[in-house]
Amino acid sequence: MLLVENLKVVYRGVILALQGVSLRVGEKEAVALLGPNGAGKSSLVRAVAGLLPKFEGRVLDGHIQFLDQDTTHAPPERVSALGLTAVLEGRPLFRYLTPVENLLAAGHRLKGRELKEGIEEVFARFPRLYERRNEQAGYLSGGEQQMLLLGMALLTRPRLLVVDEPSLGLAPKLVEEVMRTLDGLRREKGLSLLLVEQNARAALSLVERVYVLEQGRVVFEGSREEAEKDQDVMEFYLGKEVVGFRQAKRYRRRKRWV
Ligand SMILES: Nc1ncnc2c1ncn2[C@@H]1O[C@H](COP(=O)(O)OP(=O)(O)OP(=O)(O)O)[C@@H](O)[C@H]1O
Repeated sequence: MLLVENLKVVYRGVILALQGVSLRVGEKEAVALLGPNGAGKSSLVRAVAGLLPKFEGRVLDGHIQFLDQDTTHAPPERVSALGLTAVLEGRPLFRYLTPVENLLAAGHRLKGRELKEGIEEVFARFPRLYERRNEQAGYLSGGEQQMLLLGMALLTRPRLLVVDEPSLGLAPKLVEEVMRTLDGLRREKGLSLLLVEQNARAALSLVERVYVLEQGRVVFEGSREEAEKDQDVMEFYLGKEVVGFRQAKRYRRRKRWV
């Protein structure tokens, strides 16, 4: 469904954020992209969603294919019309508008009746949003804003949902709720999911395959089970073993992933 090959991304012509990344997401598959701050996760999201130019970035080399179409340099409207919806990091919604208005904006491609039913479905799925439907979205809690963003994404009728760090800044209980919601959505709707996360534990609870990105390169690729068995992934991303900072730095120097 989504195929990324040897992707190189550069910002302002000089900052190389991705240095030859390849990954794929299959039909109805859920895949996690993990990695620390600055690894290039958001750059990959922007690239597949056609949003790099908005961040002064561009694809320097490599290919992106979505549903057998070359979308390497496609504008966001075309990618979105094909069925790839990205929920960006930082909860980008219209803060001064209400949830209803945000949903109306997100569903602008739907016809009257379809839009009405779509919004009703979102409210049925997220009753808390319905209760707060006429308040300013900026005043919703982080978890409610995340639910609103997922509701907005649903109204674009996606086939692949790319979600960038939905757990960021949320309390553990809410993280669990967001992950459960994502899992439910993708199963019910038969969606594919690319879940970008720093919170590896949360992400691993709902995916079949895992990529780990570090400094713009894929340093691990495998099934969830393989990720759980991999000592490096477990230590650095799941914190299974308590590794002190000094120890971790020494270990990092010793062990360099390609
Ligand atoms: N708009 C931009 N202009 C210049 N450099 C950028 C821009 N966006 C990202 N970068 C740089 O590209 C590299 C990768 O950043 P990116 O945001 O993709 O990483 P990330 O893994 O998503 O990190 P985080 O988890 O902190 O969001 C970093 O060195 C970052 O400073």
